[in-house]
Amino acid sequence: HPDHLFEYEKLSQYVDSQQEQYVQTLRDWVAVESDSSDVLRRPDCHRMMNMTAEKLRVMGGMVDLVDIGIQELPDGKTVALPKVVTAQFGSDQRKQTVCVYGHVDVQPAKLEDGWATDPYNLTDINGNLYGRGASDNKAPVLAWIHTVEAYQALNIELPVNVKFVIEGMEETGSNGLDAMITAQRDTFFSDVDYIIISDCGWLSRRPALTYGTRGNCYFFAEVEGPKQDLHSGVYGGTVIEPMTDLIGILDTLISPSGQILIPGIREAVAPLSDQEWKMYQDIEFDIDNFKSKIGVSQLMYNNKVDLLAHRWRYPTVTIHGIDGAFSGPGTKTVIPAKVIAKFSIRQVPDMDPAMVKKQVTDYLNSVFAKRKSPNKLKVTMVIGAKPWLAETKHPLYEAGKAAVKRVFNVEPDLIREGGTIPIAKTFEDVTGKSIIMLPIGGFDDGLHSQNEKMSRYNYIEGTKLFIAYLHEVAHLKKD
Ligand SMILES: NCC(=O)N[C@@H](Cc1c[nH]cn1)C(=O)O
Ligand SMILES: [Zn+2]
Ligand SMILES: [Zn+2]
Repeated sequence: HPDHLFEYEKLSQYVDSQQEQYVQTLRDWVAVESDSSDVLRRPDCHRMMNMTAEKLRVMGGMVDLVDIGIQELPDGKTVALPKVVTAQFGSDQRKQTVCVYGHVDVQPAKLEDGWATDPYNLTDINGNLYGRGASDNKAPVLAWIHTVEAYQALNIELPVNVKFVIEGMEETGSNGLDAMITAQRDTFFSDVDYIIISDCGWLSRRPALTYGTRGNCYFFAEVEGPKQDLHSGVYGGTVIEPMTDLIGILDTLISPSGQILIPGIREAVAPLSDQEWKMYQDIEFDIDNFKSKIGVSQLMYNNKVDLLAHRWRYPTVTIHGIDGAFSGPGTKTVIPAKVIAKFSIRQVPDMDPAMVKKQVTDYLNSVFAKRKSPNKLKVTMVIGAKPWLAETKHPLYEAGKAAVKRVFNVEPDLIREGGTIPIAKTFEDVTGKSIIMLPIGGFDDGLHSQNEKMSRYNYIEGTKLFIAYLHEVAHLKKD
C-alpha cells in the first residue's frame, strides 16, 4: 500500500502522549526475573511468555504459544522450554509482511553484583530506566508492540502485515527455536517477506543499522581429580590438583596480546577487505569515550579501525568463570576436586561451529596430554551459534536510512555487532528471507552488565523509528 497517506506527526504525538504507560509496561515486564540460564527461574520465564502472549491477544492479534519441547540439563534431568509466542496483525496479501523477532528472557542479575538499584525494579534516574533486560531486549520488544498499538489507537491502517516471534531462551543460545522455525517454514513463515531484529545497540549517540553479528561457541572444560574436596595443608603437594591443570590449559587459549592460539582458528577468518577498512575508518567512534565508559586506561589496540575490526569481525576468546572453584568471602583452604571452566569463542565468517568444536577439543586434549596428569578432562560445546552478515545494499537498509532520517534527521551509521543473535543465520537459511537489524538501544546501556538501562529517549524515539520504518518497508517492491 505505498499510496496511503503517512500520518507520521499524528502517530509520533500519540507515542509522546503514551510515554508514562509505556514506562509502566516496561516496569511490569522488568519485574519478572525471566533469567533463562537458571532453571530455578523457569516458572518466571513461563510467566513472561504468558504475559507477552496476553498483551498481544488483548490487542487483537492472532496469537499462539508454541510448545518447543524440553531442555536436557547437564545432570540428565529435563525441564520444559519456555513456549515461543507467535502473533499476527493483518493478512492483506497486497501488503508486505514483516516478522519482528525479539526475546524476553534476560541475563542473570543480583543486587550484590554491584547494582546501584534493584535490578528487577525499573528505576528512573534522570530519564534513564535502570533494570535487567530493560534494553536487552524488553524495551525494544515493547517498542515494536507499541508501534502496532499506535496505529490501532489512531485507527490508521497498518501499512504492512506484522508478525511477531518472541522467545524466552535467547540468552542461552535459543534452544529449541531452530526446530520450530524449520517446522513452521511453510506455515507461519510462508508469507513473511522480511525479518526485523532489534536486539542490539548503537555505536555512539548516532542511530545505526546493523548488518552483522558474531557467532558464539560456548564450551565447558571439566577437570576431575580426587573423589572429594581436600584440605590443602594435609594433601597439598601430594596430589595433582584439578584447578592447576585447568588454569594451565586455559592459559593456552589466547595470548596476552589477544592472539587466539588454537590452531586453525585464525586461518579460517575472512581477510579484512579494503572496503571494510574504509568503512570502519569513516565511522564516528571516540576511543577515549569508549575507554571511560567501561573504566579502562588501555585497550588491546589504539586505533579505531583495529578496535572496530576486533569488536565486530575477528574472533575472540573469553573465559567467563569456573564452576566448583572457591569464590566466597574468606579464606577457605581447599583443593577443589572437580572444576568446570566456562569459556566462549565469538566467531565470524568464515568460521564454522562444528569445525571450532573439533579444533578446540583436539587442541585442549593435546595440551592436557602433555601435562601427563592423572586427572580427567572433558570438553563439551554447549552452544554453537553461527555468525550472520547482511548485504548493506539491500533495499531494507535503504528503508532504514530513510526512517532514521525522518525521525532523527541524520544519516545512520552502518555497523556490525560483536554480540550474537543465535537464531539470525537460521532465520535466513530456513526462510530464505532477508534480515535487517534495527537497533534502538544506546551505546552505553550496559547489556549483561550491572546497571543495565534503557533511556526514555531511546525507548520513545525508537518506537517512532519503528513506526517510520514500517511506512518505508511498505514502499519496497513486493517480490
Ligand atoms: N542481545 C543479544 C545477546 O546478548 N545475545 C547473547 C546470546 C548468546 C551467545 N552465547 C550465549 N548467549 C550474547 O551473549 O551475545
Ligand atoms: Zn538480546
Ligand atoms: Zn543479551
